Amino acid sequence: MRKPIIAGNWKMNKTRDESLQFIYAVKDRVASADTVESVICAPFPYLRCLVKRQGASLRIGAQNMHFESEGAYTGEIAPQMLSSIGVSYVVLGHSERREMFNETDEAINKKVHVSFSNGLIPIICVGESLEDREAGQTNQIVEAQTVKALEGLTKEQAKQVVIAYEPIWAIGTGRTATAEQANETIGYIRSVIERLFGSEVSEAVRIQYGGSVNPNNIKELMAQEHIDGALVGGASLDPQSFLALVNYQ
Ligand SMILES: O=C[C@H](O)COP(=O)(O)O
Repeated sequence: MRKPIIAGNWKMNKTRDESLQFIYAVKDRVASADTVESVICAPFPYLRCLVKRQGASLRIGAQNMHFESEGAYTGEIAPQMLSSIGVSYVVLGHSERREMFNETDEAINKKVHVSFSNGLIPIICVGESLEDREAGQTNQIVEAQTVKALEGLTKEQAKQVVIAYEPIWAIGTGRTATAEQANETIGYIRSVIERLFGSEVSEAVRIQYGGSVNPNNIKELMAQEHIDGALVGGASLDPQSFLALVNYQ
């Protein structure tokens, strides 16, 4: 039985005061960590103050990092900087980073490896564009992204990875993939992982859906066989909405 993981991705939103108001509003009201993992992926400047106030059942994630441990990379954040302040998760390969910051599959794979050497759990995003979907290329795109992201991992590492299937056309558009569409593609990603690492890993790995998830559609999505959680942008910004998502059961 895979434990659901619901993660909010704040993207480039909120002031420090707003992030503190949020954490005080939710930290003691999120679902028990025994039943659901609740995660907030916040902008870098707020990570430490959120970790200090995360409480028993909430965990904090970053939205990106560099793959090198240190060096002359002006403006970048190293993996051990995140682990040294108590961050638990890191979102890697979000489509916004792939599109706007030229993030490649190779760089994402390096980041996945250094996540593990630094005690961070990667949330790896994959997903197709509308053009890809209309051309019938969805499976090929998510397969190529998944294969490259997981290249070189041990079975033990692969089991711990979280994958977020986010069709680009459903992000921030209000146009959610239907629960069946999401389940079908996530089932396909699981079959790719089975081919790569065997059924013990594919049955253990958690795969989220992301793209216009909100308190009204979370239940239907989570009822699908292969959907183990959600990566939520817009609807994770409001404390009440985030609480409704993590307490969907
Ligand atoms: O990382 C989250 C996704 O990009 C989904 O964003 P959204 O929930 O605002 O559509």
